[in-house]
Amino acid sequence: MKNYAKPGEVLYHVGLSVEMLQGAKYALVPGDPGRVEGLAKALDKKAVFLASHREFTSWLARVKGEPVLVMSSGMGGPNITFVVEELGRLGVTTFIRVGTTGSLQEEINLGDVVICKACVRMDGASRAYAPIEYPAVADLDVTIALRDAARELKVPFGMGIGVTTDSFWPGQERYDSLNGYVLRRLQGSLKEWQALGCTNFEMEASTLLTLCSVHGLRAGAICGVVAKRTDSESVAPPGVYKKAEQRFQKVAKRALEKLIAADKV
Ligand SMILES: O=P(O)(O)O[C@H]1O[C@H](CO)[C@@H](O)[C@H]1O
Ligand SMILES: O=c1cc[nH]c(=O)[nH]1
Repeated sequence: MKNYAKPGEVLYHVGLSVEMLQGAKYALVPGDPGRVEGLAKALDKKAVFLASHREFTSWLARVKGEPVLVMSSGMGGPNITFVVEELGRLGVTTFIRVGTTGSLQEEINLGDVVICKACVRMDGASRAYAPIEYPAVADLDVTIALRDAARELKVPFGMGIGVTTDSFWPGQERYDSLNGYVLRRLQGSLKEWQALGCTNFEMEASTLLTLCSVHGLRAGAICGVVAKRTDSESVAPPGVYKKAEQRFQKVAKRALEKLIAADKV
């Protein structure tokens, strides 16, 4: 028996109630609160602001008449556990992470998007929910909807196994940190993930995918490439993000339309 929120109950961290969600079962979850409004309005010009608590900024949009919540997760695994726990209690059943990422393979370029069909669990938060042997795997229907949307829209995309880390610097083998040091056990890790065919580094997807599987919810992830790790450690200038953002916004919207249409059958 799931611990759903009671009528009128405003959940402590996200500051939302069942009534405010108007029955929304789908949520788009970017990391950055500053990206929520633009994403919501790209789905629906009439999207409305709902709440802003801590790192969780929420807007409600409509896609094909269906309410869709757009809410930021903040950065990192611990933050996104609040999203799944509290939105799950409010009745959300499908989560799509939309964010930024660093690509690991030569053929995935700046401004492209990457769809994660699974992730390596280098995060810590998901270990509170499932042993490390348990896979962080995306929902098949959500992933196929994202892939088909990218194909239809002719958006260049990579698809594969992402690597989710708790640290942007040593966890992703970056040396441009405060002390420039990467622990010995992480030195060479970038090359190893590349050799294993992994597609990208980011910081929330494995936690989202693991928790959603554990709770019987659906999840997927699509990210725009803002760093190309075969070339450089650096994050590209803002123009690259803008291109990637336009792409992941339209792919996410088309994927939602597909899921909503399929769920109505
Ligand atoms: O753009 P967002 O969604 O925040 O995602 C990525 O960007 C942040 C690091 O710059 C991390 O949260 C990482 O996962
Ligand atoms: O390289 C990158 C770029 C964005 N987000 C990450 O976590 N890593």
